[in-house]
Amino acid sequence: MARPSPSSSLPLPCISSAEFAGCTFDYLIVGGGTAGLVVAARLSEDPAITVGVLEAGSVGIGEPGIDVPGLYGSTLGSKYDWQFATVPQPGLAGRCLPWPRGKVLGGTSALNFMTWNRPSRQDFDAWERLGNVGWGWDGLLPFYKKTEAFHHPLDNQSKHENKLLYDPDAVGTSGPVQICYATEYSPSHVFWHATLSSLGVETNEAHLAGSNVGVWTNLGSVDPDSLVRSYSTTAYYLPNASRQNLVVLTDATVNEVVLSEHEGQWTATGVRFQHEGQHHTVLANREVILSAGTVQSPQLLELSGIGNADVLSRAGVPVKVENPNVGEHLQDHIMVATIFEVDPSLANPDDLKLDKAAATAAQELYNTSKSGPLTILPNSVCYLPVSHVVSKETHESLVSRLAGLTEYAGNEKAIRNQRFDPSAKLGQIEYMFDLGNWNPAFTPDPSDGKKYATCLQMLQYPYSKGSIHIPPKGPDGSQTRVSDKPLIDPKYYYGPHGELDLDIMTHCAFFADKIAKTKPLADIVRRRAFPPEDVSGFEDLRDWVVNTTITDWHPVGTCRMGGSLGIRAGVVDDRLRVYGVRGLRVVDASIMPLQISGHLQATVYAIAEKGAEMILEDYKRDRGSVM
Ligand SMILES: Cc1cc2nc3c(=O)[nH]c(=O)nc-3n(C[C@H](O)[C@H](O)[C@H](O)COP(=O)(O)OP(=O)(O)OC[C@H]3O[C@@H](n4cnc5c(N)ncnc54)[C@H](O)[C@@H]3O)c2cc1C
Repeated sequence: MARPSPSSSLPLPCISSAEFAGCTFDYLIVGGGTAGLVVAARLSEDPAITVGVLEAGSVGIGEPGIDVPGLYGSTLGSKYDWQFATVPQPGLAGRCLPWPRGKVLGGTSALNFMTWNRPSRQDFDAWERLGNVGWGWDGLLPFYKKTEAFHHPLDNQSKHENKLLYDPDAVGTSGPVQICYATEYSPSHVFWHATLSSLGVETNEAHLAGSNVGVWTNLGSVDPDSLVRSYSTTAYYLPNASRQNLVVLTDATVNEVVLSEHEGQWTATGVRFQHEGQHHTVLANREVILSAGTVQSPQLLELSGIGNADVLSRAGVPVKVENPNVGEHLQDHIMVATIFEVDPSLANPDDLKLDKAAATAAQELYNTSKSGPLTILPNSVCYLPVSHVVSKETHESLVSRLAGLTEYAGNEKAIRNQRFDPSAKLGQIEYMFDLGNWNPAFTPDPSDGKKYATCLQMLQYPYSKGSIHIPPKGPDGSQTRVSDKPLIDPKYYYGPHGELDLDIMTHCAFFADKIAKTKPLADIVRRRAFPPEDVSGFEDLRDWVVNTTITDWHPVGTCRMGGSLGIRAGVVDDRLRVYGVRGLRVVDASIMPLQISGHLQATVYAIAEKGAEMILEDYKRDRGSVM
């Protein structure tokens, strides 16, 4: 494939959309996000393989809101965010939640909060028990290691004070994503381990090695030398941007996958896309790979005629491959943020939002010495079984309600029940503590001099499941298009499964209070500010949880692997091939069959590394059989 030479000033090659469409690639990747750029980089390691990537967003290289760790969150709602929202959620008193997703080269890895962690062994062994061969912990561990370059902390004093502990055998040291312990910590972190220890929670010295249960200090996807975010663009794309066989086109939105039919068999042969108002079709010799994420991979399948026949016919899309699982099985992490008033003398990240001079000084410090508040991420974490957090009677009553839920198919019910067994020792709930107010529903008076801290609480294995589907066609009768935002309905706290989630979250909120009121953390906490102290009974707290729960931005499952039930339970097989279509895979967060306990990005990178390896295995096998 002849390719125009890269421009000297831009990290992306100057290729026009017409030139891109004029190429026939071996592999076409839709979405240059977290997973998409991993697959692109790995496939193009072989110079004989040509790879094209279409990304709807622009390039954000050098953007401070992306690069500077302490500015996490500042790009939400910006041009780098798709700015999705859920449909009204009856379980949340009718509220619609904002659902940010990265619309930029690097996708959501450019927007996320850089937390880098892994779930427990049992989470992946559950995927394998569902019949997804090779997706157990032992199958994924090599890919976690392959993706990361872990940097050992050098400062012995910080290692000791901040408990920078890890199992050296569990981490990767030569992968593309740079991960490290922070050099500076929030003033509250020094109290974290001792406080949890007072509550009977042990420090987990090997939290990346197969169990995340316990208290530990978190890592970040940050380059320790430059102290800038390490994400899929800088880790996987930029080092390989000069490859002649890898072409990325940004600001290019894919409308649908082109499918052709021969004797009843559908094959993906390319995609239709738009760029600067021009419409094009580009062909793929071997495969189209959807890496558009949990919201948009199912959207593109549906727009291409793969999905639930009722959804497609309401949207005016002709049905090609019927599969009612497309867009279903949506599982998200939800979170509540309890706010405490704290000692105002402590350096607080809210200072940078309220005080322009403080923000300028912090920026100056970061620019000149890569130090100060803009290097700090929230790193005080703890994962616990619900049995550690609630009374024995409450636990028993939750377990008996769980036993009454019948919706799950195959092994899924047994797996979900076992997660609640105290002997399973799983991180069903995550707590995170940091200074600053994280609750969008809490709006204190900025002039009263009071300062706040947040105890976040995140449900790791939600029982409720929702869906993401394309909307029906418009009033003018025209077919639904890619620009029509998908209907995101996570069904938070809805129905018997959702109500169980709500009660778990409410019971667990009492423990957030306990954490903040236990010494030594209690020494910096003055009172609970939100919910106010007089919200003390279960029913009142439950109402507060309904009215303040937000997403933790971790949706999965909408193109999940079907395991031993195949198309009856999922969208892709365990080699990530879309059921019923040749030459089409999905590689991103949407393929996870069951939600995991942990933040998602490290796992998405590992999935993409594993997906790329499988694609290359198939490529080599086919070439071998031809030769
Ligand atoms: C605010 C926020 C904070 C988070 N914080 C953390 C954290 O601290 N730690 C952690 O582990 N995880 C975190 N996550 C989650 C994690 O970042 C995501 O789960 C992960 O990045 C998803 O990767 P993906 O490859 O599935 O999708 P994405 O990275 O979103 O990639 C999808 C790509 O496809 C592109 N695309 C979509 N549709 C089209 C189309 N039609 N045509 C062309 N391109 C298209 C998108 O623009 C995007 O670039 C956070 C998420 C959010 C939103």
